[in-house]
Amino acid sequence: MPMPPVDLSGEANWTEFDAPSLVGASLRFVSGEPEGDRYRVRYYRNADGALRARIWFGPETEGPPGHAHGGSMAAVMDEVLGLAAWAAGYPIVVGNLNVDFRNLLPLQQVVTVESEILSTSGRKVMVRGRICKGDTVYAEADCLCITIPEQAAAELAGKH
Ligand SMILES: CCCCC/C=C\C/C=C\C/C=C\C/C=C\CCCC(=O)SCCNC(=O)CCNC(=O)[C@H](O)C(C)(C)COP(=O)(O)OP(=O)(O)OC[C@H]1O[C@@H](n2cnc3c(N)ncnc32)[C@H](O)[C@@H]1OP(=O)(O)O
Repeated sequence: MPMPPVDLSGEANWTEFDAPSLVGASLRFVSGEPEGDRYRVRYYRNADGALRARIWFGPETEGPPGHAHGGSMAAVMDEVLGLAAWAAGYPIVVGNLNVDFRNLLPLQQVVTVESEILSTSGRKVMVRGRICKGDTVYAEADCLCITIPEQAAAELAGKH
């Protein structure tokens, strides 16, 4: 039996962000089952245009009993921070992802992923993010994204 619906609504000044229209429908590992028992995700931009996500970690993301697997948090960081770079106009893949796990994340609650573009230099785009709820930070990450040629990005996207 699937879990009941969860409230993924954003804050008042956020606008919903349509990830598939930007990057295609390939992001199924994290975003592919909006009514499933793994993750449920909704993307937004905040008032400054930065990417935000509301994410529910379902029972299938379990690692330590009752809590999210570290890899499930890393997968979320990979997708959201990579997508944050795309949303800021950079066609990238993730070259390096460094995650600090700060607190055990209880399953079946909605948390927020915040992101910001820290810097760009040549092909490198540095993105930082955190998974949090209220004052509690569950994980923080630094993500080095590397731009790829527009042509390569278009070809990859065309394969989906
Ligand atoms: C999910 C599919 C993604 C495909 C994207 C393509 C387009 C399709 C359309 C939509 C995309 C969809 C969604 C986007 C949103 C999120 C998706 C999640 C993100 C991912 O999940 S994506 C999968 C995981 N990702 C990989 O599977 C990458 C495999 N890998 C490579 O494809 C190469 O490895 C690459 C391209 C990274 C670099 O290769 P390269 O030959 O082009 O460039 P090079 O090595 O010369 O590096 C240039 C400068 O970056 C520095 N540099 C590079 N890597 C570094 C590292 N790790 N640490 C420190 N510095 C590094 C160098 O030191 C040099 O720096 P400097 O210029 O200063 O010397």
